This record gives sequence, structure tokens and C-alpha cells, in this order.
Amino acid sequence: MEVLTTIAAVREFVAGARKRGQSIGLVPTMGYLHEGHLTLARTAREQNDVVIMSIFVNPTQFGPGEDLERYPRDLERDKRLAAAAGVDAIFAPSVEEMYPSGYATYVQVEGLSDVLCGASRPGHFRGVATVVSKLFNIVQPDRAYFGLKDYQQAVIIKRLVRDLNFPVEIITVPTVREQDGLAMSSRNKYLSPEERRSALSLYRALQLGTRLIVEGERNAAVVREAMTREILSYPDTRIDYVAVNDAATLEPLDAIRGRVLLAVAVWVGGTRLIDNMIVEVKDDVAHHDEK
Ligand SMILES: Nc1ncnc2c1ncn2[C@@H]1O[C@H](COP(=O)(O)OP(=O)(O)OP(=O)(O)O)[C@@H](O)[C@H]1O
Ligand SMILES: CC(C)(CO)[C@@H](O)C(=O)[O-]
Ligand code: BAL
Repeated sequence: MEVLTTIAAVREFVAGARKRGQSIGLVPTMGYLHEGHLTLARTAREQNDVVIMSIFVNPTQFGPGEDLERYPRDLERDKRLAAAAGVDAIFAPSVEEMYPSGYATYVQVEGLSDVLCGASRPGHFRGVATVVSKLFNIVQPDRAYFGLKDYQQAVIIKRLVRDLNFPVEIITVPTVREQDGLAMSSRNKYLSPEERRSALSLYRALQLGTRLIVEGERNAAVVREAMTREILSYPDTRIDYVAVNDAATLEPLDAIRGRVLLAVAVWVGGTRLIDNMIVEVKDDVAHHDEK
């Protein structure tokens, strides 16, 4: 596996693959790899001749006072895990390589970026859309892989690709969970043993919301309240948002219908965690949808 740190080196690597007629899959990450990232990599491995994984803790998507400096990093471990998952090249640029002095261009996906995590983290999705646009231009992949744990991010990137005519297919991958249901996240590393127990509140609340809808509840406020109570029944939890929204527009629902996004963002101690589930209500029959 190659480790590339410059844009020029990636362009050369990609040009070689293209000359051989090979297809290219891109897996964008911020590193500190876990099974979620590795599932994206293995899916890319199955579907492409060449797999490139980017590892870049992107400063433009972190707000002031967020965990940019503290974000876990371990490139040596990441290299071993990525190679074992079949990644052909890692692109691990420096901040200066991506944002040289005088950098001034940003990409804003309007509307979708202003709700949910976008409301709590102003500027976050502008940073995500900018760095993902740059990665698409640098690598020019056939396909790019994103996890549904970051559901809003996946919706925003699909809109970005459509609106700016990027010739790349976006593939989404279901959330990979720990045995007890906690969504895997690099930020789980921040949790103390007590906080790790309270972190399960996100999954439990989503399960409860899903069950209520499957059992026939159609009032979104009732579902939101039940999920909120569930989360707050765990020690040291503070709610950022509990949402029962339209899965396509991301707008809040009053009556539950169609494809519904149940999404939560919760502070567990000093760590902000997110998770979501999709419930499909068709002809008034509801089922949990993992896709
Ligand atoms: N549990 C998971 N299951 C599936 N995909 C995941 C999971 N966790 C992260 N991903 C995906 O991996 C890609 C890189 O995510 P990222 O590096 O931010 O990891 P992360 O663990 O989500 O970090 P954090 O939770 O700290 O933001 C994104 O497309 C993200 O949706
Ligand atoms: C897509 C991404 C790699 C852009 O920095 C990041 O937001 C992430 O890891 O989900
Ligand atoms: N997985 C989203 C990256 C972030 O929280 O900044």
C-alpha cells in the first residue's frame, strides 16, 4: 500500500491507474479507523479496481472550541488496518497541502446544511462540502463511499454532487455498531466507562422511536418526547437534538408519514455523539430500513 502526502503524488498515482483502464473508489475519512471505516473500505474494494482512502482531520469543518486538536490520530495503526482491508493508497495530506496560505474558496450546500448538526455546528457542512469537493477534484474517483451514521452528511454530499455535476457515484453504507448497539465512532474513545454506558442511550432511544412508529404512533411530538425521556434517563446525558424529520428534506414532521429520519445528537459528559435510524411508513404500515 502506498502512502501519498501530496496532491501531485495522488494525481500521478491516479493517472497510472487510469492508463491501465482501472476504476477508482474513494473512501474519505478523518482517520483513527474502526470497523465503520473498514466496512466502507471493503465495500469499495469489492466494487473498484483501485481503492484510495483519504485520512485528513479537516480543520474547516471544526468550529471554535470544538475538538480539532484533541481529535484522535494514529497514522501507523491506520496504515496497517487500511492495508488489511485492501486499500491500495492512503492520501494523508498536511493542512498546508489542502489549505495553502491565501486559501479563499468554500462550497456551501444551502438549506440542508442549516438544520440538525448544521444548526448546532455552524459552518460544519461548509467545511465538509469544501474538503469533499477538493478530494473529488484531486482523486476524480468513479465512486465515493460514505457511512449512514453521518446521515445528514450523506444527503448533503449527494446534493453537492448533483448540483455541481461531479461525475462520481455516491455509495452509502449502513451504520456499523458495537455488540450492544452503540454506533462506532472515533469519538467513542473519549468516553469513560460510566459514559460508555450512557452512550447506549442514543441507540435505545432510536429503537424506542422506531418501535412506537411500527406499533402505530403517528404523532411526531409523542415520539420525540418518548425518545427524549429515554435519553435523559441515563446519567450525564444532555440533549443537543432529538429529531423526527422527513428523510429527504430533513425538515421536522408533525404527522409521521413516508420515509422518516429519527436522529439524535447527545452530549455524554464532554463528548457529543450522533446516531440515526430510518423508518419507512408505507400505506400506514411502518418498517425499520437499514439502507
Ligand atoms: N459506525 C459507522 N458505520 C458506518 N460508517 C461510519 C461509521 N462511523 C463513521 N462512518 C463513516 O466513515 C466516514 C469517515 O468518518 P469519520 O472519520 O468522521 O469517522 P467517525 O468515527 O464518524 O468520527 P466521528 O464520529 O468522531 O465524527 C464517514 O463517511 C462516516 O459516515
Ligand atoms: C467526509 C469527511 C471525511 C470530510 O472531512 C468527514 O466529514 C467524515 O469523516 O465524515
Ligand atoms: N463524521 C463527521 C465528522 C465530524 O464530526 O467532524
